[in-house]
Amino acid sequence: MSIPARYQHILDSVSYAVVTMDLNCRVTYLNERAKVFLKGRGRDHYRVGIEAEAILPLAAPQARKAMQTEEFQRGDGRIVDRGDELFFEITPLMADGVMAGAVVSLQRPERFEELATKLDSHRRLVKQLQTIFDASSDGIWVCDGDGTVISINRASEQINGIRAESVIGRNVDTIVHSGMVDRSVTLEVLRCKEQVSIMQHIKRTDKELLVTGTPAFDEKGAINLVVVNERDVTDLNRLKSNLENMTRAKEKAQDELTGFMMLELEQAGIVAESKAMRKLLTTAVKLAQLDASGILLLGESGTGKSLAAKFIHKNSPRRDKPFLSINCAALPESLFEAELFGHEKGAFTGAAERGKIGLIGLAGEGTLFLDEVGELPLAVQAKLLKCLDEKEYLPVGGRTYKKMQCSIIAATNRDLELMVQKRRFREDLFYRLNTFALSIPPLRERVEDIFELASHYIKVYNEKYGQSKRITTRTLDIFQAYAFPGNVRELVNIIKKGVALHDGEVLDDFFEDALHPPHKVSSTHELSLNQELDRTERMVLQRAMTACSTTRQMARLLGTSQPTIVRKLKKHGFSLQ
Ligand SMILES: Nc1ncnc2c1ncn2[C@@H]1O[C@H](COP(=O)(O)OP(=O)(O)OP(=O)(O)O)[C@@H](O)[C@H]1O
Repeated sequence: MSIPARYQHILDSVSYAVVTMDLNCRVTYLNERAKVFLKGRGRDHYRVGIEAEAILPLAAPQARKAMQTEEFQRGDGRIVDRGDELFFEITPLMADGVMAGAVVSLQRPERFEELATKLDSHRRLVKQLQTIFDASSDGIWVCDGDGTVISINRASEQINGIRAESVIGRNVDTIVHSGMVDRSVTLEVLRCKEQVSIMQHIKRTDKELLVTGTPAFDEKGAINLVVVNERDVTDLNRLKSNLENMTRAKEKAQDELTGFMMLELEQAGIVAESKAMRKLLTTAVKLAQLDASGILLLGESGTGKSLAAKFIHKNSPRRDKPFLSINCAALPESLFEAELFGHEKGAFTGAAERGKIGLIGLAGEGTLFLDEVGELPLAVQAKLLKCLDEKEYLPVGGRTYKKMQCSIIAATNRDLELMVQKRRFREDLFYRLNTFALSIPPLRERVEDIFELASHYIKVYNEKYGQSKRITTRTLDIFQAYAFPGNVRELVNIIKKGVALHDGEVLDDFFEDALHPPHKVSSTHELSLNQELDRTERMVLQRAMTACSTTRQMARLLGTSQPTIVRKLKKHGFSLQ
């Protein structure tokens, strides 16, 4: 059987060598590639009509045998084998449904290997992609550019509670209409031609999904794929709401804690309405419960440092032990050491016969509050530091060291850091005392506290003096406008005076006069400079007396010495109660 010439050029163009034979195994055709192959292998005696075995010693006998089989005669058979250098494939040659011979196609093994390798890596890639597709814990849908589902992965089957077969080949539009999902991100992506994310509720599984659809475009810019990623956020939402519940529970606990603390504060007679004070006292309680050492209370005179120190002691594990307080500004330098550390009998002239236990010893396992610690003499600072470091001290004139067991809380209204810079306070002691600094704001910066303190102390002094005095909002306005240089102490003292001395039941006028004294200057009777100075001095002293209870406090408030204050009070005939 010959091959029509019009097909020969096709067969000559293929990369395979093709040799055909008739039923007697005689060569009927060789394409150009076959001739090149045979020539290259020294078999250039090829020609149509010769025995196929002469040029194809391995393939031809197999073809001869194969043509005897029923399979080949039906046109179904196929033999693939390998010669020395070539792979060959034998298939039946059919003409009008009848076997007319066989076709042997030959190929170099490298070419097969090349194809096989390509096929292999292609298979591996497909397998990898399939594994990734199925292993993803997110659901994945792939749709074509018309919205027809091409595939969905296992996670998506589970999340949606469906079988892949029920959706593959269907359009998402019909899936939405069937009620399987409430909306489709694919339709949105096809409409907007960009990535879209939506929240989806799956009725069947009662799941909340965060669904993102991403379009893929062909070279012409048309969408040819939509890849949809479904993330199950049901658990995430549950976690979120658990977290919110926990936060709410924590806030409630915090409120209860604050409530508990408010009770503590009430019992300690402490008013703390402002956020700043509540925060400060919460920290104070924490430090107290930890029995922390190195608490330094900072704040202007009269802000409540001593009160805070007592509060810390009362909340510490030392609450049942003594709380002792020493005002470092009140003691002469010569007596300070003995007062603090105690002395042995006859340690110095004037020392008690039997000796004396110092405050550190008296405080035992309790708390010693060093008020006005900035006034501590430098010599005593060195000894106190040693005592704090080594937890033992030597009483004045003593030979044996004693154990220090008490905790120290210090307070000051001075700028200790500045004092350190000016070498008036030891740097090492400053750091020793200042591990936890608690700064109490001045009263003028906490208006809420002013109102609360005012009503608290009016109640206290009404009870104490058997009165029923009261104030109106006018007083609150007066208080709010006033700077309270003496802080809470000034407020307490003025209320005490008002309740005790004012005649009327309403105290507004009293406070107005006390805090805004009239500045009357008679025009007919001009005052001399000295008279005017005296008048102002009296006014300043009166106001300081309201704020302070000792001449030392007044001296500090007015920035002068205590003897000057004593002299001036005497000059004006004033006395501090
Ligand atoms: N938050 C408060 N609640 C109730 N009373 C307070 C409060 N703060 C201070 N006080 C009262 O104000 C007065 C002065 O307080 P405290 O002696 O503690 O101040 P301080 O800062 O230690 O003063 P100083 O620096 O002059 O020693 C006291 O009578 C105290 O009870």
